[in-house]
Amino acid sequence: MLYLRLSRRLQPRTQVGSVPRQSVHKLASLKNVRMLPPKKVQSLLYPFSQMETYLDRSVDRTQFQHFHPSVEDMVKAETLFLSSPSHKIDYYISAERLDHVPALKQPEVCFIGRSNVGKSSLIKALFSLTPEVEVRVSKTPGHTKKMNFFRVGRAFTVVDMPGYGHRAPKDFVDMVEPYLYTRKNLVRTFLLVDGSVGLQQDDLIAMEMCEEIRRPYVMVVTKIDKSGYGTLLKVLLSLQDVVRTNTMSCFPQPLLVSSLNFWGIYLLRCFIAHVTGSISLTDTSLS
Ligand SMILES: Nc1nc2c(ncn2[C@@H]2O[C@H](COP(=O)(O)OP(=O)(O)OP(=O)(O)O)[C@@H](O)[C@H]2O)c(=O)[nH]1
Ligand SMILES: [Mg+2]
Repeated sequence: MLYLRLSRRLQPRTQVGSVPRQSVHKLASLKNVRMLPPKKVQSLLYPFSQMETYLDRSVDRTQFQHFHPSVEDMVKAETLFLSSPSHKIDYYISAERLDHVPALKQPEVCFIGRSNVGKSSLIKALFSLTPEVEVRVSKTPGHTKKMNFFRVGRAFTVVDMPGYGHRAPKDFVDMVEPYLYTRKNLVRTFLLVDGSVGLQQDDLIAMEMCEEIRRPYVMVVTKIDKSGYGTLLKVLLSLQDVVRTNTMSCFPQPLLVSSLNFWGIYLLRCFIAHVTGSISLTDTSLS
């Protein structure tokens, strides 16, 4: 039983994080984050660290920390998400079919997940240093209806996908599956799961599909600001179990994020910069 692995010290109602809304934009940049008290910096940069103390000693922490870059590496990665005349970040194209999208040389990463899980919001948070890049989010599930491509200079491309499940566009299967199977420059798929509800049947089907495709993918737990530590740890541990027992192509460490208050955004930027070969990490043992 998963509960048994949680420490008695766990306070189920403790919120993972609350940052006043008006100060959120300031958190887009590590420059401002580094001014905050060290404990806060630690949890913004490495969200798992704040939950670690609530885990029973018997739980192996290393599986949650495979990718644990230095702050300097995160600073390096951040510069890629800043638009400049020589490194332009912009919306490129929307497409309903893969054959409508030009082949691109630069590596690509894409974001998939159930409708409303927070795909577009996460991309918006990643690009928050370049607010002129418009990424549309909505409370209504099924909002993103096409594959939306964003170019990050000549470094890489980010693709926001329509969601599956409730109110998903009818042709999700015709649109997204062929992309995942055949897109040559796709280096990583990020499969998002809502941290406040955990893995759903549709997510398990999506994981099965990713396994069948046999391309590397990474689980991302979204909206971690919405639940207490108890719910979140339960979600995280059961996700870990599925990843460990049922997957071959999935990265063993789920990444935790909140697009609302920026938890984990810097780590994800660094992960993307790393997997697209856009930066070299100082610690090369990280993979
Ligand atoms: N509390 C909280 N809400 C979030 C977060 N991320 C997204 N949301 C909210 O979730 C809703 C859906 O967000 P979207 O980013 O549009 O979701 P999506 O996965 O792109 O949805 P589709 O395009 O319909 O597939 C919006 O109301 C967002 O404000 C988060 O980190 N925390
Ligand atoms: Mg969307």
